[in-house]
Formats: sequence, structure tokens, C-alpha cells
Amino acid sequence: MAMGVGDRDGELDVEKARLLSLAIDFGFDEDSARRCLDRLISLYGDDGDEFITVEHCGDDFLAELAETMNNTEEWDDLHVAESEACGTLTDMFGNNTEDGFGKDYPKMANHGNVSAVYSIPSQKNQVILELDSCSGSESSEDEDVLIGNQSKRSRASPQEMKSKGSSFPSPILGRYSSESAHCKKNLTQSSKSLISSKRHCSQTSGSRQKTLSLMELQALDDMELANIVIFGNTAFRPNQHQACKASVANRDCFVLMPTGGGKSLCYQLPATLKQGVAIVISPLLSLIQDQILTLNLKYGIPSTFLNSQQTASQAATVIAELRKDKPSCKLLYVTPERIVGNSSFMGILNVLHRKAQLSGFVVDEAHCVCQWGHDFRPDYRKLGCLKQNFPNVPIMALTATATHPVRKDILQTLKIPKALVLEASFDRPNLKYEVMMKTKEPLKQLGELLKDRFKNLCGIIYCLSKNECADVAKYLNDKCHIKTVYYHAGLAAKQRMAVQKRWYTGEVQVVCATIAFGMGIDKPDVRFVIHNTMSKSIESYYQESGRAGRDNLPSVCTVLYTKKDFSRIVCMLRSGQGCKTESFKVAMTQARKMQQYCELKDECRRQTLLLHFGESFDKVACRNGSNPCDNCLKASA
Ligand SMILES: Nc1ncnc2c1ncn2[C@@H]1O[C@H](COP(=O)(O)OP(=O)(O)OP(=O)(O)O)[C@@H](O)[C@H]1O
Ligand SMILES: [Mg+2]
Repeated sequence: MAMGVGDRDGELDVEKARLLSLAIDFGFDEDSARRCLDRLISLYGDDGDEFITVEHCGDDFLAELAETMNNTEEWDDLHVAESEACGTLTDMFGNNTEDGFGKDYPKMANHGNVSAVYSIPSQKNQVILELDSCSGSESSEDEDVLIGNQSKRSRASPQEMKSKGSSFPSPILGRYSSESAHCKKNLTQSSKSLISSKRHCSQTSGSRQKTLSLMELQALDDMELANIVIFGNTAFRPNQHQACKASVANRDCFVLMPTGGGKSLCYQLPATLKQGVAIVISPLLSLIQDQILTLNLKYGIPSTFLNSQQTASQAATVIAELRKDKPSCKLLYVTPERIVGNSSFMGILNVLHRKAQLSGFVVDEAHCVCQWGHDFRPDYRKLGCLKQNFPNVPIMALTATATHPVRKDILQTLKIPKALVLEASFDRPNLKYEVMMKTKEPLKQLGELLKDRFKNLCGIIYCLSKNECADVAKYLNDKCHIKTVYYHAGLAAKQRMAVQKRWYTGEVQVVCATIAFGMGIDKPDVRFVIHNTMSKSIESYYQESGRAGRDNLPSVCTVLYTKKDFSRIVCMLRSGQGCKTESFKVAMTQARKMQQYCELKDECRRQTLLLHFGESFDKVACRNGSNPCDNCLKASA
């Protein structure tokens, strides 16, 4: 039946009212929304019904509205951080080198003095393995091995372990032999410092300390031993051992673990034990930088990288290393662009494979494969070429953020349908989730929150834009006398490094940052993560808030929320996605879910987060746990 003019007018009014309330609900002001809507309707035709019959006109309207807002906030440009990350790596590894790892590597490795360059090891609590040599004899039969959470001062080499009766594959022994003398010396000194280090440990961490008898030591398999000796961990976390075993058995494997769950170990450890080189595909140079520094400087595992921003001679050095009969590097990090459509690199992989020196592929942050994921990288989509070209080389894919459809897509795209799927719970029981409505004076509210609840504690305050970072930090410093630094990709690389260092060393406890701060951040004792503006998706929120409490001690994740912030997110998404309507719509759907999380009145926030990743979770566990979310706390009051 044809629609009459009156019907159409009525429908248009209803639709206009719906769109206006949508805009208001998303935090836009009513006048701007009304002006924008009238303009759109007149653009679409005399009576405007062409506009309202367009599917998803709500998204189009919001996109248009976002553009008319002339938002002047400076969103962060992660590409800047990326190119500078490469600069840092190049500085460190480029100046030399016969072995492809840079002349500074052995020097820094021996002194363990990395904090001057980058702030990793001195912050790590757990890297140590000490032999209690009170007896004065290094090879004494009844010596125990003490492992625990202490600052890094000495480390036993696998040779030391072997002299105690354990077996260890020769490639490792060979590599560690140069460190042996250094380690032995430290070991004889260790008894003196043992008591003080025990005291230190009990003060700094709630983690267990454990003493292994020789019998226990001998019962360990190579992987368990490497976990202790090389990585300084007391034990495996859930699924790590299985993942390592799958890799050593050349089986494809898909590892799903929460942020900070310890995914890196799942491929770094087997790569160290296996013959040849593991190729690690990672999406960001800054992540690669972090990993390379940690592997070389902290664990002494030779690792290197190839990327498009290296000079020809730097790349040639790495390639020459790979062409050796037995390359000494154990892990080679590349961005996906290096693999996809790069025939010369494929040639190098072929040669490695023929020499039986290609130990496996690792696809880190594997959710980037997925088009509707939050960090889609088109070249990740083409990584199916790995299995096609090297069907017998195992692939390990890892991610912290994957809903069920995303997981399926990852396995399909990488062509590893039969991969062993290792899925740990995404729950982080030590994190308390809460949302607070912003008051009329949100900065004052933030200052009071920090003073009342997080005094002298280390934390991150996430902001949406560069200006917001600087403004919030200024307010906290000037008005609240809380020492605060800020960090975004617009700062020069040197400034960013300096900020990170001040925060890592505890000189400053609070950092206001955009999402540029976080890639590779691995500080164990972050006690709070406050979102001064909500994240753009649940996935991003889970990842950002997940930087709290990596030491498993209680920590708080707070969102300060107001509807108006959602309109800022829409503006950001609009300017970020440009005219790509489809991706804008996907991004909007994700942002709406985040908004729903913020607006939950009674539902358990932990359950909502986990449900988003397809994990069913009984909210009673949150309510009865030691860190219930704000809604569960309210319910049990
Ligand atoms: N078995 C273990 N025992 C103690 N600490 C561990 C263990 N495994 C990993 N860790 C530590 O946990 C921290 C987080 O590890 P890692 O960076 O691998 O996490 P991730 O799962 O890759 O996190 P993200 O999702 O943020 O990338 C690191 O400091 C690492 O040294
Ligand atoms: Mg990781």
C-alpha cells in the first residue's frame, strides 16, 4: 500500500526524534545535532524520507555530526612512535657488527645495566636463580637451588645446572659458555647475599620463594629447567608448558591467554631449545623493540629483526647471519609486510628450511588477522602463505583478545585448522573493575581519587588525546601536587624514553598517557589504571586495563565516565576511519559496547568483559572473590 504524505511526515518526525535522542545519548549537544539533522534531511530530498530509509542512517548521521563538531583535539599518531622505535633499535644494533647483534650487546649483557638504555630488567622482580653455596663447595651434592622473586643479581648458567646432574641441549650450553665464568663467580658470592635477598624478597613481593632439592632438579624436563635457568621463573603459568611442548613437537598451536599472561615465553622458550631460527611476526616495531631488548640483554638469547626502515647494510648484516650454515640467532622478528609478497625474504626462508634451520613461525597478536577485530592489519590476512609454502613448519598463533568468531577466523586464515588450542581463562582475579560517573569538576574528582585511594602508588591514567594528557598532568602537578608525567606519540623519542624511565624507576608514579603508552609496557607493580576517557572498544579496554597488576597483586581498573566523552570517541573514530563507511560502522559498534559496559547499573562488570570474549563466568565468583567489581560489591552490601 502506498504511503500517504501524512504517514511519511509522521514517520519522519518519529525518525528525527529517534536520531536526536541517539545523538544526545552519545553525548552530543542537542542544538548541534538538530542543525546537522536538518541539513542532512534537506540534502537527501525535499521531504527527507530518502535519508531516513537509508539503512543504518544513525551511523551516517553520527559520522556527519562528528565532522561538524570541528573537534580540535589532537589524536595520537602511532606511526610516529613506530618509526622512532625503529631508530632506537637501529642505534643499538646498527653500529657494528660481525655477529649481527651490535657491539653493545655483550657489554650490556654482562653488566646487566640495561636501565640506562631502556627500563626492563632492573624492574623485574623474579629473574634470579641462586645456588645456596653456604657449604663453600659449588658442586656439593646437597646443595639446594633457590628460586624466587628477587632483583637480578646473579644467574646460574645451564652449565652450572648440568654440573649438578641435569641434562641440557648442547646448543644452549655452547651459547652460554662465555657467561659461565661470570656466573660461577656470582654463585660463590651468592651465599653472602642470600639472607639479605630473602629479606628483600619478602618485602617487595607477595610471591612465593621456593627451594629445589637436587632430586627435584633432576626430575625436571628440559623445558622446566630452561624456564628456571634462562627465564628465571619459579614455575610455568597455566598452558605455558603445553604450548612449549607443542612447539618442540612441531605441532601448530593457538594460544589464548589474558594480557600479561605470559604468551612470549610460550614461543621464546622452545625457540631457544630448538635447532635453528624462529620467525616471529609482530605488528608493531615498538613491540619488537621491547622483545629484542629483553631477549638479548636480559636473557642473553641472541635475537634480531628485519624491517623496511633499516638501511640496506643493516639488513644485509642480518641476512648474512641467516645465510650461515648454523645462524646463531634464535629468534628473528619481522613485521607482516616483510613476509607478504616479498619474494627475496621468502627465498631466505626457503634456504633456512632446506638447511633445517627454520624452527617455526610465530604470529604474535594474532587478532590482527581479523578484519572486524580492533587492530586489523591487512598484511596479517595474507599470512596463510606461511602454511602454504612451509606445510611442515609449525605455526604458533597467540593473542589476548579474541572472541569466538575472531578465533575461528584466525585458524582459517593461517590455515591451521588442526592447531592445538590452548585457552586460559581471561579472568584477572586480582583486578577490581569499577566505573565512576564524572562530576561537574572531573579533574578535581580525579585528583581526589588519586589522593584518597592511590597515594604513593604506581599507575597509568589513560587519556584520549595528546592535549588531554598534557592538561591532566598539568592539573595534577600544579593543583594537586601529585608528581605526574605525560606521554604521547607527539613527544620526541628521547623525551618518551625519559618519561618511561622516570616512571619505571619509580621516580614518578603517575603517568598520563594516550594509547601510545602501553605497547610492550611490562611493569609488574602498576596498582591502578584509570581511564580518564573511556576506551574505544572493550578489546582495547581489556588490554589497557590489563597493564595493572601484572605481578598478580590486587589492583584497580577505573573508568571515569560521562556520556559526552562518547561523542569525542565518535569524532576520533570519524577522523581516524575517514570516509571508509564500513570500518566506521564497525568501530561504532565496538564503541557502543564499551559505552554499555560503562553504563551497566547492576550487572557484574567482570562477567560482562569475559562474556565479550565468549567466556561464561559465574558472577558469584566475582562477588565472593577478593576483588569484586563495583556492582557486585554494591549487590553484596
Ligand atoms: N611462568 C612465569 N612465571 C613468572 N613470570 C612470568 C612467567 N611467564 C611470564 N612471566 C612474566 O609475565 C610478564 C608478562 O609476560 P608477557 O609479556 O609474555 O605477557 P603477554 O601474555 O605477552 O602479555 P600481552 O598481552 O600484554 O602481550 C612478563 O614480565 C614475564 O616475564
Ligand atoms: Mg605479548
